[in-house]
Amino acid sequence: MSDESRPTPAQTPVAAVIPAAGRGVRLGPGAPKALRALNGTPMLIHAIRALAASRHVSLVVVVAPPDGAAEVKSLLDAHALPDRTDFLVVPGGESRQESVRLGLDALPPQYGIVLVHDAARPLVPVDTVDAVIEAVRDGAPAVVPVLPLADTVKEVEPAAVAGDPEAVLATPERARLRAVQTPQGFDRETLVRAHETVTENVTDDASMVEQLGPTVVAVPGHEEAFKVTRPLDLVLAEAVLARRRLNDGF
Ligand SMILES: Nc1ccn([C@@H]2O[C@H](COP(=O)(O)OP(=O)(O)OP(=O)(O)O)[C@@H](O)[C@H]2O)c(=O)n1
Ligand SMILES: C[C@](O)(CO)[C@H](O)COP(=O)(O)O
Repeated sequence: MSDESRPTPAQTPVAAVIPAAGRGVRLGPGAPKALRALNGTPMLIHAIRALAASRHVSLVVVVAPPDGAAEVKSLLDAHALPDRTDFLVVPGGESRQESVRLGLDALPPQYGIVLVHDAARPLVPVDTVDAVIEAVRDGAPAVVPVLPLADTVKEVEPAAVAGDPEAVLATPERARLRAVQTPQGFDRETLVRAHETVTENVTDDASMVEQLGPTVVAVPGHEEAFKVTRPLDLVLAEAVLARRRLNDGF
């Protein structure tokens, strides 16, 4: 592409990839986590609406459970979603990393900025989504929303058997630690290169970029962008939705 025809950062189209192919083992038995209901609506639909609430996001690629793409397509058809957003559904893989890569493979060429957002973080506020996009548009190759930690953290020698006592090795300085959330935002070329280069299994995309070298930028995250991981998180998510409904006055 010549420099004249290349879009400026403010014009670069933004796509979101939503990995939703996990089982949700820590949540307990049942349907794949992303398809479980929060106040009657699948978690995945909440997550899609949260990303599509940003006027900058024009495509959402949903990475469905490997044998669940048809079910996810039906869900999308059955729920109201913004008209200005396009949707694609692709089957996912064995790990989160593989699922994200399969989502990236499906992206049309014009999308120069990519957000990766866990379906398991269904309640992220639109201001957090937009803050991540803005930081990428300002030139950061990779951006993560983060929160300071509420607890003091200990480094331990992991026990051979879960639940056994463990020796404490160190207490990292809490002021320098952050808990990382999604959506994580990327210059597309940087993210694709990270997925092509890093072969070890990691839990988030930004850590792959860290391994390549470019500086990852952290912006303030939000308490409501928490990940639904364990059963108590479902209770919290439904309480947040109930409070939002009260605040919205219906
Ligand atoms: N093979 C996988 C594994 C995870 N994910 C997605 O990655 C996000 C974050 O993963 P996590 O919360 O750890 O979900 P699960 O892997 O489903 O949870 P668990 O480890 O409890 O099974 C979720 O939206 C999940 O659907 C995915 O798309 N493909
Ligand atoms: C990407 C992520 O949401 C960052 O917090 C998270 O690492 C993915 O899930 P996991 O629970 O760590 O497997």
